[in-house]
Amino acid sequence: MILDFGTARMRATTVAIADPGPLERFLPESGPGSAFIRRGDGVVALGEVARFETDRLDAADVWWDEISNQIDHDSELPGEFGTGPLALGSFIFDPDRSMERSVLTVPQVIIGRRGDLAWMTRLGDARRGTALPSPGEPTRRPGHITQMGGSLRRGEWERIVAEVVTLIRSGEVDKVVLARDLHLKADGPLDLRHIYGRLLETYPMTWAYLIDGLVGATPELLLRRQGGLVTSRVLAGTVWQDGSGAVDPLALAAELARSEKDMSEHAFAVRSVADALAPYCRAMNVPDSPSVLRLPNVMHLATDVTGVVEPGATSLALAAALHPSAAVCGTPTHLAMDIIAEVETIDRGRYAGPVGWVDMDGDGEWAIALRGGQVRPESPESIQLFAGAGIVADSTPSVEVQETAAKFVPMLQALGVAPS
Ligand SMILES: C=C(O[C@@H]1C=C(C(=O)O)C=C[C@H]1O)C(=O)O
Repeated sequence: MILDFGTARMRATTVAIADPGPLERFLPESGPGSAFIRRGDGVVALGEVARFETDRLDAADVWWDEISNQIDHDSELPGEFGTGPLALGSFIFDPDRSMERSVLTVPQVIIGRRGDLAWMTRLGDARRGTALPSPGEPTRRPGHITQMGGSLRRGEWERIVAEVVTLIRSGEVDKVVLARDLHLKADGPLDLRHIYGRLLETYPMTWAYLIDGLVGATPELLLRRQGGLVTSRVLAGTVWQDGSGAVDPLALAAELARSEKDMSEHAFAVRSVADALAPYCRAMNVPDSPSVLRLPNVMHLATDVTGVVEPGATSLALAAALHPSAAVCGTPTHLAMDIIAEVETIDRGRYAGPVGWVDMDGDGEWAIALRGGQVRPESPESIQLFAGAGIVADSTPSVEVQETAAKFVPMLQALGVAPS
């Protein structure tokens, strides 16, 4: 479905503003509001002037190109990365099999910050002037929350992991990322702004996203296109503290860097990103060995792949080329996707799909929607959390369950629930 402006052109105005304070405080309790923030920088988006419901990133790219050509933009900050009219989106992991829908929305008001620069963009209705919108109502912490368990019991999920390990050992496939879910129910509607605020506090180094009921804090950047440069932060290979927190973090990082299993899992992910980006890049830098990214709940092997991108490839086109990477799907891609659809038994919806924004120049940031959960309008008191782990030949099912448990921690903490 396309809702557009018809034949009328749309006006947009961008003004520099004084420090607006924490961006998330502008999120309304009800009505359209989305956010994409890291270390206090990013955007919060209010209202909606257009929405495109497609599951295809390449169709979204064409639609945004048409829509952005209908916008006359007056800006005090021309050429500044991320300023001006944007489309914010969140895309389905596997559009061929999901019952859920992707979303791409053009907000009416955007408040943004990058370093010392802060701005507001307003679309349409120039009479509203340059006054900032009022902050949203105070957030509500959830009342009592009941953990309803996952769609599969842990033992059942372990059996699926074991089956996939057998397939991998037989040489049919190299790597498959398997996910499981957890359902939680509060005694009243959840205030996603509260969950979002907690994630921003505890996981400032991640990209925290909130869009159409999907909320989370992901450490993985599918890509940033800024001017002629593209960067992708590839993560794969994970260690975590056991409950006691007794292991020295440096020893844990060293264990990860020495682990052949994690290194091979990581190599598949880096290769898939480098191969997908290569046709769009004039020059690329793919580091030979990963670094270790430390988060409060887990550590990952991380590689930042960078490239000089050919003109014309927008951030949405690049996201279309990169998704699904081996970090969230597997290798070879199509085979891994089929195996996931066959054995996983949950609908991932927008979990593990691209989430982010694109501007009128095609620049943008698209993260991978991990470490998050989905609230649906028909049951605003329920949330479904997702977490996955890369399975390779020497994976151990019980250890993969622990890895997914460690990945649920940020959302459980944000909900005020003790991890089980
Ligand atoms: C699939 C997830 O994470 C991905 C899988 C990882 C792994 O298997 O080591 C690490 C980071 C992510 O690329 C998730 O968080 O749900």
